[in-house]
Amino acid sequence: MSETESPSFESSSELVSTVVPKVEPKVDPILEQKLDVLRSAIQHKAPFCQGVVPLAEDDSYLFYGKDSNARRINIAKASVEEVQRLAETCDPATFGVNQQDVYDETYRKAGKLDRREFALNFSPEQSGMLDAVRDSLLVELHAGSRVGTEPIRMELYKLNVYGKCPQSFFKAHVDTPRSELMFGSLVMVLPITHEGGALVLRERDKENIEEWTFDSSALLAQCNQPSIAYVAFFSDVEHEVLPVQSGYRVTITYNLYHVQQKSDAQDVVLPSARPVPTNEEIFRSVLRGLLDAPEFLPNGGNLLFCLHHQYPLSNAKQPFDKARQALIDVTSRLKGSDAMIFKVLRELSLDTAPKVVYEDATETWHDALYVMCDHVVPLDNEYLHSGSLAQYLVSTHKGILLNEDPDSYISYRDGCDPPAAKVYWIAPTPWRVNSDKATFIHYGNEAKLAHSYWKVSLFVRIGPAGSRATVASDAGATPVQP
Ligand SMILES: O=C(O)CCC(=O)C(=O)O
Ligand SMILES: [Fe+2]
Repeated sequence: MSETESPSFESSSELVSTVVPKVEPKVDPILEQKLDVLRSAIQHKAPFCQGVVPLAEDDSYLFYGKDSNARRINIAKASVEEVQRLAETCDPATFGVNQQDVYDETYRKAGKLDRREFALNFSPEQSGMLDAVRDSLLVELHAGSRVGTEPIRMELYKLNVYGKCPQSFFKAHVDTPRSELMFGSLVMVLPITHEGGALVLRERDKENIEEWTFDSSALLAQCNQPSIAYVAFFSDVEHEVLPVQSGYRVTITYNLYHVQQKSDAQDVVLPSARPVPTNEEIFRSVLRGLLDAPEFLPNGGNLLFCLHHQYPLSNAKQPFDKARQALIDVTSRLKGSDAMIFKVLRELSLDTAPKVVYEDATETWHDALYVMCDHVVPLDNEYLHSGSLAQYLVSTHKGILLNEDPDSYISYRDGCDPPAAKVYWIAPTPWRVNSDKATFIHYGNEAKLAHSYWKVSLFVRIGPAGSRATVASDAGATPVQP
């Protein structure tokens, strides 16, 4: 999200009394070099897929209307007047900001119909589009065959019309997660002539921005028969619709969900269809090489993999064990390279547990603190009563202080001995951690925030040289305490 707002936050200034000397973590350059090799052995796939599907004559009828007099358009041959009438039937599209649906023409200008107001004959399931999306976004190649992930389902969301007059667009946002199972969005662009209106997807970290473009007007112009252009993407990825320059860009959008199922179908190996490149072999061999080397963490240690994607989790206050289970369940829905890392860690019998890491950068007299929890803690400012976020997480949510000398901070304040762990980060830090400033407020396509995207990490325990395994093979992800 490029224009994320921050909630106001007041630091607890009455506690600023003494400057506590910061203990510089000792950096071992040789170990860092080895960890860099492991870091660069993780390759991320683009977070989207796109394509074009020809439209059969019988599938090309769009019905729409707000009363019993629905209209019918053959979208393969629609006249400008017909599309204009469709545009005029639409309501202005709103979007969500700070938990409210707002209409703001500087942020989003488009028309919309809700799903009870339209129907298209074309079926993404029957055309094979949904399978193609699933294979591209969720299936990882493993030793020449596909490893099937859970099935997915789609839910019809909206029809949108982006026109030239007035010029339509939708600025950078992420799609509001509607449940913990939602992972993506599917946009179908109907075969109606338009220019502009490309969808730009963006991933950013502290230093870099990576960008991809889905240009529906160019894709449709190349087709020699009426077709639907589609794009599907992980909905936590920032995206934006550029202004339409001419014609009408008419879209139908769907939300994509995992289907929860408890069966052995999860790891079924399906016949190879379309190889999806992944660097699983490289990652496995680099990690194995490190584990085999006696000089790598000779006494064992902890790695913390900050995952690349974000995952929707409930904002509701719930008992610890339920919140913990919700986080553990995320490991069966990991996307792309995140799924690959988890799989390899388990194969190598390394005790691996999902965690959420919080950054507390609110103290002006101390560097940012990182606290690791084994469940999501909704940050609703309750923690302000505890003095600081870090203190709240440690004292109320069994948080573990990362890479800090316990003598230097919380114990100094509380006279207690906070649980602490040393970890080696396998990711750029600190942008893939959660903070009170970034987590909740965002521009989404809908206001409801029963769920938010959370940055999840994998805490991995490595045994000493010669006996690296920290869990019996196949025991899977068990919660660990450092
Ligand atoms: O039309 C598109 O390509 C994307 C639309 C979108 O981002 C949304 O409706 O949330
Ligand atoms: Fe969107």
